[in-house]
Amino acid sequence: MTRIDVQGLTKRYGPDTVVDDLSFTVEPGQVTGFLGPNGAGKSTTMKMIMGLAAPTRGSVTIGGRGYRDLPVPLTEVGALLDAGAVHGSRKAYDHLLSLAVSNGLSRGQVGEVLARTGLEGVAGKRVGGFSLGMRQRLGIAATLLGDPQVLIFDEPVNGLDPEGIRWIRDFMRSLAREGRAVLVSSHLMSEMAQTADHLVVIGRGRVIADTGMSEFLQTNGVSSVLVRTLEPGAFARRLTAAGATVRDGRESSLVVSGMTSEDIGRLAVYHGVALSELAPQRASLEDVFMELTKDSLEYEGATAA
Ligand SMILES: Nc1ncnc2c1ncn2[C@@H]1O[C@H](COP(=O)(O)OP(=O)(O)OP(=O)(O)O)[C@@H](O)[C@H]1O
Repeated sequence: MTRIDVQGLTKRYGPDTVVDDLSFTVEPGQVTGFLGPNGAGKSTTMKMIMGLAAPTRGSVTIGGRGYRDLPVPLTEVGALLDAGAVHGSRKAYDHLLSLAVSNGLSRGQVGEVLARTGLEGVAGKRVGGFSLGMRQRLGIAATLLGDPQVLIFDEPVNGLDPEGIRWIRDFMRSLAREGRAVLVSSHLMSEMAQTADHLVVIGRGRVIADTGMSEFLQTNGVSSVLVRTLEPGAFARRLTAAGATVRDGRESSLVVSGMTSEDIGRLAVYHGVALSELAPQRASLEDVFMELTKDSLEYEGATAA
């Protein structure tokens, strides 16, 4: 089982510290979402994992070794950092074949990855005529040529239509189910919520959160419960007495926090109060993400201004 281990990773460009003492691991058998606003340092981190940028300090290992020490890197780690980086005049099959040959991999792998990414029918077509979604599939096919245990994708769904997004999401999940370690970056929380098992959130090059996805949703997702009853005043007093915080919602509903919907339901039964509505209110994930990263966004805004 191969994992990525990032330890105290730091990258400076001149006076700017773009990645700042970053430590996290990417475990096998799951999709790790790497989330942060634009400019947070995601791409720079991924480049350092792939040996394309040198850390100022700290280290990255893949299965215990640095990228440059891997004997045949493509068989250990596949990365899609920029799907546009293919000659438009090349045919899909030829592009993959040249990658396979130059890395000492078998030709048979080309057919296999074309089939796996649903590109068999266009293998003989020039990449220049490919849609963005097909280019992404081709980029993913290339990452799989060496059948690596570790996969890295930088913003793979950017610009794709809903069908393309869904395909990529399902594909990432199937790679993780096979026991591979999958690291995928995004600046969209909603996207990660449907794809990732684990979440590493960064802002201004630093880790803001490093947590299981379900844990993250539990802590940050549900902020209150909407309750509707014919006796709001009386039930509000019961709720307050039981330790909840209650405020008036729209159309004489109650907005309750500090108590789960199950406990509110039980309290209503205990006191014989009829409820016509009992609905957990999920703060939008995008709101949670904005809240988490607002310091780095303010910084970004100030820079842009
Ligand atoms: N080669 C470089 N020289 C100088 N600054 C750089 C270089 N590469 C990146 N940066 C700066 O580092 C910061 C982080 O960039 P990076 O691309 O890693 O962020 P990101 O989180 O991937 O964001 P995005 O999604 O916008 O690409 C940005 O402010 C960027 O301008």
